[in-house]
Amino acid sequence: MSDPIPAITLPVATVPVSLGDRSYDVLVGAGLIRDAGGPVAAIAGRRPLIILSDETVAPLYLGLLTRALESAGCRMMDPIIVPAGEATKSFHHLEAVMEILLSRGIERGAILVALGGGVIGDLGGFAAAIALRGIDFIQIPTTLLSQVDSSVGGKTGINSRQGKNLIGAFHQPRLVLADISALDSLPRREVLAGYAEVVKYGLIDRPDFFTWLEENGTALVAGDAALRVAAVKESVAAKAAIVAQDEREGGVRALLNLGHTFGHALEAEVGYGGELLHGEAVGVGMVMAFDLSVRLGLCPPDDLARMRRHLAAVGLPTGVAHLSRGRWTVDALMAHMAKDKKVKDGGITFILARGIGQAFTARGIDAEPVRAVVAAALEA
Ligand SMILES: NC(=O)c1ccc[n+]([C@@H]2O[C@H](COP(=O)([O-])OP(=O)(O)OC[C@H]3O[C@@H](n4cnc5c(N)ncnc54)[C@H](O)[C@@H]3O)[C@@H](O)[C@H]2O)c1
Ligand SMILES: O=C(O)C(=O)C[C@@H](O)[C@H](O)[C@H](O)COP(=O)(O)O
Ligand SMILES: [Zn+2]
Repeated sequence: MSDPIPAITLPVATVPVSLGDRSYDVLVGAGLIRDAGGPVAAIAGRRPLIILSDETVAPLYLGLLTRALESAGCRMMDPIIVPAGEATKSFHHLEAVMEILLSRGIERGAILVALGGGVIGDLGGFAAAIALRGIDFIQIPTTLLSQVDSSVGGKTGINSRQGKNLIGAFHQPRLVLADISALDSLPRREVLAGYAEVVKYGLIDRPDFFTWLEENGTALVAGDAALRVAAVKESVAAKAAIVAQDEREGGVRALLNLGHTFGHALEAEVGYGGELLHGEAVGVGMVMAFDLSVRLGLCPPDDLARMRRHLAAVGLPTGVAHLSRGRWTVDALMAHMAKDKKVKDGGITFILARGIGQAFTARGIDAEPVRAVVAAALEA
């Protein structure tokens, strides 16, 4: 079978994540899985590598990556392959991965290589965080979402019946290789879901980037490689700048949760079976956060209209009426939001906006406008 990596030549960008002795580089470019040997071997040397991947990604890229690493002299253990999809971020699959790692007698020098989307990065990163109380891991993200967001910053974890990502650890990777060539095999719906997290950076604090996305988003989603490199690079730089200030979300990092207080509640309500992808939920959640900001008199209605227009223009949902079909209640979604990790002294923390590129954190918001926003999203 021929390799699915086309021969495009684009410069590789390096974005540093500056965290003292936990600093690492994110390399962004085309063909980085094929060329992974050098950068991975520079970290691993002769330490054993175990690739974790899923049943969709492994047939596409596991052979290519394994050959690249073996050619560079890396010591490869047998890979671990788990089912694809959000439901794999569970205790059940974490246990399975841990038992395989331990049954193989791994030592603390072993390095886990997460090859896949955010599910594999979050699950693999968490397994690495707790195996023998912590082994190194490397992220090789293969979805747009994981390249622009989940592979960077060290949030790892699994879901609980009580909600998204409620069990986890901060554990930074040693290296991230974002190969935009891998996005060529990604279904359009998954590209769009990742694009929502790209838009997030513009909405948080990069208004010029948002304007750039308005001009280039459609071509980027359609597959333009140079635009994808530019957007991944800018997104990673935006995230790295925030994470470097606040690794463990004591303050400014909460801005990266724009759209997530609402979005995670929607995901928990619909379940983790793929009806609503994380990025789709975040897109709807960002509309809800801007809607709330407008209702509170904090944000010009034109900015809400503009961001909603852009999400819709690329093809993202901006409400959940098509999923809810009258089944979901405002009370149920409010109950999910009450379990958000940003709850403090029983009060929900919201990420609101004074406009595009002007997000901020707010507490003590009355329930009534929040309920009105949720009710509106269930009808939109
Ligand atoms: N840790 C963080 O900071 C962070 C940030 C954002 C999101 N997340 C988490 O990330 C998860 C979502 O990640 P995701 O959107 O990457 O989902 P995912 O990992 O489920 O990948 C989406 C689908 O695409 C398939 N796939 C992956 N790469 C492919 C490729 N190159 N070609 C074809 N198919 C491919 C996967 O098998 C899967 O079916 C959520 O659990 C979310 O909570 C974490
Ligand atoms: O890195 C962060 O910080 C983020 O909030 C990025 C989010 O896109 C991501 O979905 C994250 O997993 C959400 O974090 P959580 O703490 O709300 O689970
Ligand atoms: Zn997210």
